[in-house]
Amino acid sequence: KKVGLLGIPFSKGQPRGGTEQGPQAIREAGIVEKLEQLGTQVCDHGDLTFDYIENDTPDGNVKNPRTVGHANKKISKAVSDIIYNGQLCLNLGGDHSMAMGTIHGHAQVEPDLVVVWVDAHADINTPLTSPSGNIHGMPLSFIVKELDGYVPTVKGFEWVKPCLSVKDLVYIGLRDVDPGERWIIEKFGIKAFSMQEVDKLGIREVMEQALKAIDPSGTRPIHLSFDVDALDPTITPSTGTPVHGGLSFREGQYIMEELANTGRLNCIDVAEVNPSLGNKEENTLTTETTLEVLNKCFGQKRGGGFPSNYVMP
Ligand SMILES: N/C(=N\O)NCCC[NH3+]
Ligand SMILES: [Mn+2]
Ligand SMILES: [Mn+2]
Repeated sequence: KKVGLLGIPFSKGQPRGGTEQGPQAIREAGIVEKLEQLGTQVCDHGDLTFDYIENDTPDGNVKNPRTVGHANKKISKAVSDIIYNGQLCLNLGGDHSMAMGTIHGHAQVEPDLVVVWVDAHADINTPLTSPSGNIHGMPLSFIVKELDGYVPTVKGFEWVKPCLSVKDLVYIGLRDVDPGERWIIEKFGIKAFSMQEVDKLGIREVMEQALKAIDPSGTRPIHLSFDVDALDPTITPSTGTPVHGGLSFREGQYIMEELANTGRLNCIDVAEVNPSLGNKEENTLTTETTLEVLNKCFGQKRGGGFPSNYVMP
């Protein structure tokens, strides 16, 4: 399958500038060359451009509502077009508010999709439970059908159609969950493998149970939303909300290898890379780790491999 690469240089879902430089940092780390080396054809759709709405005052406590709402409407359309054209959509962010648009867009073409959310955070606060009002901590609450009655209308989000059921969502890597989010996870029985479960069960068992929980038939399209802060901050330091005790480099690679093995990965978000945080060395470490984990989604094997036309000398 061809990969459709989409840059989403966006940062208004959170207060720290810099995630708008994420796409460029991941490109400069060689994502296109790496994918082509793996025999994957890449169609680079370039970076989206966003309008910054004038005096975008908060709606309730929700910050930059119109700017984030408009951006995600544009993201949704762009992702729909890429998926519609049969490409595997690889979205380079940008803060995690982008996932409202990427999942919404993917679901317009593949309504039967399931979501694997790899993150230290649940990102399912509603505008009323969010302690910060930063939309990158709320994207899922706007698109989950069962939360429709808990999410007030927010300026700029009138276009959003809830398109995901709680039973089609699974979390891996949680370790910083707000009270409102925990209430939602328990009330709706959302499958969640926090770092406690990762330690208790081991990543192999977590992946087996996670995929079985959301897609027992093994037939549904998968949307991976990967927040790089799911990984331990010692290996991805340049990110806005680092939390100690994250996934190891090996666990991160294993998650992607298992998702690749399904053959049903249709859309991938890479969120919260912030090159403006940390020094040059930390920047390089963050993007190189991200690439090494990500390339396992596209068939890179830790056991090695050779091109189909390889001739033994
Ligand atoms: N990285 C973040 N989400 O994944 N930050 C916001 C979440 C705070 N509850
Ligand atoms: Mn996130
Ligand atoms: Mn996070």
